[in-house]
Amino acid sequence: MLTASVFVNIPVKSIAKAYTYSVPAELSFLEAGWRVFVPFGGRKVEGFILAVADKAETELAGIKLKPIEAAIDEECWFTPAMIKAAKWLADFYLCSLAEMMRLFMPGKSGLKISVQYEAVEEEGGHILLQMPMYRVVYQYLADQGPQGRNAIARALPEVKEELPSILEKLVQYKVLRKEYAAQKRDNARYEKLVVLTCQLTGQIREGYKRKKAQLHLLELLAAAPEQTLAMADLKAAKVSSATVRNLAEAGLAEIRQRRVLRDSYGDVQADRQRVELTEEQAAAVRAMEPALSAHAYQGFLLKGVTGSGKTQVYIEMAERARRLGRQVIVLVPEIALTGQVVTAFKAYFPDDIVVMHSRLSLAERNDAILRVRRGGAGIIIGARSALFTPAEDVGLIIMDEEQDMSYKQDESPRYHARVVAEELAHIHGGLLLLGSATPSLESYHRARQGELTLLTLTKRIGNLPLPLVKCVDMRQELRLGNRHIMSRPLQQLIEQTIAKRQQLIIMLNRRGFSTFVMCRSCGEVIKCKLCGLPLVYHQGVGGRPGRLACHHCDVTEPIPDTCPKCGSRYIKYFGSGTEKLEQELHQVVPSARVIRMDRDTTNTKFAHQEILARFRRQEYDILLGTQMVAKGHDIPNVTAVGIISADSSLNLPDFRAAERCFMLITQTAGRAGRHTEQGRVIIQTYNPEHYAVTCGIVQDYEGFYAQELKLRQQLFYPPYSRLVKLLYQNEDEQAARSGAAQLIAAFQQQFRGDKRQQAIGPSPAVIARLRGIYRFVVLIKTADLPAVQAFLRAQGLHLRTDVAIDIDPITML
Ligand SMILES: Nc1ncnc2c1ncn2[C@@H]1O[C@H](COP(=O)(O)OP(=O)(O)OP(=O)(O)O)[C@@H](O)[C@H]1O
Ligand SMILES: [Zn+2]
Ligand SMILES: [Zn+2]
Repeated sequence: MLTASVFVNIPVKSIAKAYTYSVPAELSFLEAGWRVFVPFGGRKVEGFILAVADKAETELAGIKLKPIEAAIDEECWFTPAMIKAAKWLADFYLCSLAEMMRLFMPGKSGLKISVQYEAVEEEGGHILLQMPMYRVVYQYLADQGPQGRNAIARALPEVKEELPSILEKLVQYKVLRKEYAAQKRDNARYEKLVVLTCQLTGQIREGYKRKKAQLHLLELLAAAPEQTLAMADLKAAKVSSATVRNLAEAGLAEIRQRRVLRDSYGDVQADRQRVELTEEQAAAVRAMEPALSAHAYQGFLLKGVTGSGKTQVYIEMAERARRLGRQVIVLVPEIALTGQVVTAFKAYFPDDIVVMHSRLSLAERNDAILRVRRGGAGIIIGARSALFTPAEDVGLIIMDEEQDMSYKQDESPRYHARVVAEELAHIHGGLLLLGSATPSLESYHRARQGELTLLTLTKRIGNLPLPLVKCVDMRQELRLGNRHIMSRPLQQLIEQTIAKRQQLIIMLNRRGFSTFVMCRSCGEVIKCKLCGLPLVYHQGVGGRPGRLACHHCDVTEPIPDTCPKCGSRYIKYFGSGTEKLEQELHQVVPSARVIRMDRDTTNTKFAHQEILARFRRQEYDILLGTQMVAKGHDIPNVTAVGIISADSSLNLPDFRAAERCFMLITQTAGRAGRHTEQGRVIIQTYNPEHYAVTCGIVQDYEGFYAQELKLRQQLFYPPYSRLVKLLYQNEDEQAARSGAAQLIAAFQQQFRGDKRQQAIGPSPAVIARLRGIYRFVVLIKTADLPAVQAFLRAQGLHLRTDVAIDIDPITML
């Protein structure tokens, strides 16, 4: 008998294992990778087939297997590579296989599950129904038959608020029954076609002499390729739908449907410029070429200063991969950057690209997947989720701005795109290409150790010098009486640049702003008296004033009114938003035309692209925004950049604070002066002496790297260790804390005396209490991650719902 081992798509840890089902004869074509409907716990759910086996009846004696009910798709969904990757990732990140497999399909489920409520008749006299609100809901369902919650809410607006709890109660007391209906999501788009189904003879023409409109359509169809026209095009040709219907009724034409695959970035067009590779670019390509045809994994790190033409190297490599018939994935860190990369690639591969990111609708993503599956496109560009596009033979995975934080998913499953990309490249026997002007310390360290092959581009295209960066000490500004967000030198730079009809980018670093308290007079940040880490601001609850807390030492103190160092009253400065800065810009430089790009102005699908396009067309002088304006943009007329509070991120209690600050300065400054003249940059800071700032100003990656690496070694932080963050959550504070403490005790027992296995905590999380749940953190530093993963599994942590496991956490908060 055919049996299948099926993983159900329910990410509940306690049931996270494969179940065996029988495969009915009519579904004997099923194999590993198909998505199917299976009965599970009285419901019909989605399952993934992991393996199919032919078992002897004797083997199954006494076991009663439920049969698979149906296949969800017309074809197998998961390729062997996808299953392999999902298994590896589930192991590595200690999460359930279902969670990982879900990543490989848009929308987390191939099914639309709808819940309907049905009145159970005999129970009409239940005591609950004496309450009017309960009665109303019951009566409505008894009259109307089964309905979904939204439909009930629409019909009975008077109970809307309480509806969820009413329904729950009624189900609990069996007055109502809950019914699950599962349906395949089908948001396919079809187009209507008109097809000529006869020979257009003289006789027919004669017969239609009087019916001008129909004859006209007959002629159009006869002349069309494959004698077929799209209904949509007929409107433009002034053919009415009645005319079409008449011909169809006469049997001369037919109306058919055809599936259309949406192409979300189909309108992007780009001209191809002839580009002669620079010597450095050519050398990089030459170094990688052999690996592509070798069909074996190899990893590269392309370190090229801002504006050195890394994108062109990506394109050349993609071209070579496509020539070998292999697929390419291009990752960009932010949706804001997809447009620019898509445009660059479109010039070379006009019809070979799909775009994948979370702002696209489910239907658009489904269509993109189908285009890749059917071989209609071989280059997938997008944010981290693009990695999970079903592709048969990925020859090349490019990760632009590989150091970027947004490559880490900050909700479960907490994967890092770099880890996934590397594993996929291994599985496919492909090439991994990490690119950046400021590689993460981890990647650069690996390159220096020989784990990645290092390629460098040291010069800007056209040999333009890197921008000239000046630093403004904001403490000095306050002393000179300037209480604005913007310093005088920055105001001057704005005026001068606009006078030359050139453009500026101004970046306001928001990171860290909401967490620390700083004195604007002397730059002092309030720190913990015990350990020296910046104290974290906690909002007051119920009218009580906020407090400052140390997350290492678990102590809190009130917020001071004056600076403990210099006595100034200019304390409690939590920074300001882009909106406020925009107002100030209008005051200070009234003639400047300002466009803002931040979370508020970019919540629609193409908002980023529109803002950037308008700025590029020079409808504005200044692009003002948060971190999202810092990276990757290549806008010719931008010759100046201003960075507000470049160093605010230095005050985060996070070992990567300096790295982020340095990278932000280097990246943002790198937007200026990429095409015609040397760029000018002003950095506003309270920490002009900090090495992250001094190295950032002269774009000295090596200098920064050397200093930072030393610190990391001393403190046993990555790249010398790997981290695992465990978040214990419980309604009971003591239970949360002691759970964490027990783990630490077990850890110390296991790794006794091993200095390279450390467990720190338990300490309260930055949000120490969320919706009534207490949260405690354990931080593990390890030189042997596999040993820690094994330990955590042995402790059963991967099955616990009250502990969130974060391998390689990206923030310490
Ligand atoms: N060989 C070349 N000849 C002429 N122009 C080139 C060449 N290679 C790249 N360019 C152009 O140089 C500019 C900068 O290139 P690109 O945007 O790829 O830099 P980058 O290295 O990605 O920089 P960043 O790290 O700042 O994103 C682009 O406008 C690009 O079209
Ligand atoms: Zn002070
Ligand atoms: Zn402390």
